[in-house]
Amino acid sequence: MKITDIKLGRISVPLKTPFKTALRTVKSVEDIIVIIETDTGNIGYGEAPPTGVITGDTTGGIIGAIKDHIRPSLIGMDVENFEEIMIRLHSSVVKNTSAKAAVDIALYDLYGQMFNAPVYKLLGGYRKEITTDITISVNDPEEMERDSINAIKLGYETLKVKVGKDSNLDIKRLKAIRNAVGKDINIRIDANQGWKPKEAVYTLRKMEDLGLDIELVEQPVLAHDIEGMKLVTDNVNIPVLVDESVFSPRDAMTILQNRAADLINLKLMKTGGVYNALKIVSMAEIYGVECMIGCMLEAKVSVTAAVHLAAAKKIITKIDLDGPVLCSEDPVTGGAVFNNSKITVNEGSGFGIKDIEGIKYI
Ligand SMILES: C[C@H](N)C(=O)N[C@@H](CCC(=O)O)C(=O)O
Ligand SMILES: [Mg+2]
Repeated sequence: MKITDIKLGRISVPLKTPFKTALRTVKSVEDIIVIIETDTGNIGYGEAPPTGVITGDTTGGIIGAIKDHIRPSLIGMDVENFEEIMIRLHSSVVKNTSAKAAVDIALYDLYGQMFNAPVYKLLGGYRKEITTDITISVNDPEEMERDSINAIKLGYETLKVKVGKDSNLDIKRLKAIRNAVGKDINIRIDANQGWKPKEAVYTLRKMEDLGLDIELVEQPVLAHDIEGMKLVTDNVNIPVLVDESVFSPRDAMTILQNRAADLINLKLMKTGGVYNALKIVSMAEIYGVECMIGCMLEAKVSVTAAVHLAAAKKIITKIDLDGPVLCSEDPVTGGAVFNNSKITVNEGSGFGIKDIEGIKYI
């Protein structure tokens, strides 16, 4: 199965409501689609979002990295030579993890097709169904309370509440939400780097004292502040999960060796795809550190790849793959099946993606 071409396109999907975090506000998913063609007629699909504030990757950057660096080094290669393809992909350009992820996903799609098997089975096949949380955007407490109640009405049992814009107001936000949803709903919070280390310790201890029952806190401090992350981890009882601090397997090793966090959030757009995410999974298994699998604002192609990884691996115990359900429409035929919080893998070969509507080819 030889790679004959790598084509690029764009999709635009409006969100149901604006997505707001301490880092940004977004109204639509604006992603790059990768289509890898082969001499057997098999097609592999990939996707990447330009999440500049987190990955540094912009639309132009993703297109340039693939067109000028990745594409020329992969054309003509045989998908059977998978390890060599992955080495070339990751050495063709440094950083640019979203561009690499989009191509890696399309290659794993082809890899599964080559064995006529769904990717999750090739990676471990631990389960077929997973349950995602849903994001509650950071707004005033009343609006977040309403959004939380609406999410519960749809059957979500875990809320991922965005905080990090004002720690005193964050405490009010969480009080309002816990009061409204009762004690049986699982609440995790994500500060998206918004707090200073001591502010994080103060705020989280206050939440503990108030009995707000927070499952975990995600990325309380700046991405590069590993010492600050460790200070928080060592001084609060709420488990700390790193997100923006871990892109590469090397980043994960630093966190694990320093015990700077309790949990790791894997995202294909940070690792550069499934190949490197698997390395972090193995490290986490060795250290006995559970992982979350997350996504950026992504549609169903790339999130389906994350679903397969989560379905394959037992150490991935927390799921934040709500990108497709935040979208007002689904342009993708095939792939994982999203029924609000319940996500099921499609048993088709590869990632089971059949078609993507509305691609504007570049
Ligand atoms: C969409 C997901 N629930 C999420 O919150 N992902 C990111 C932010 C993604 C973005 O800004 O596109 C996270 O910080 O966990
Ligand atoms: Mg996060």
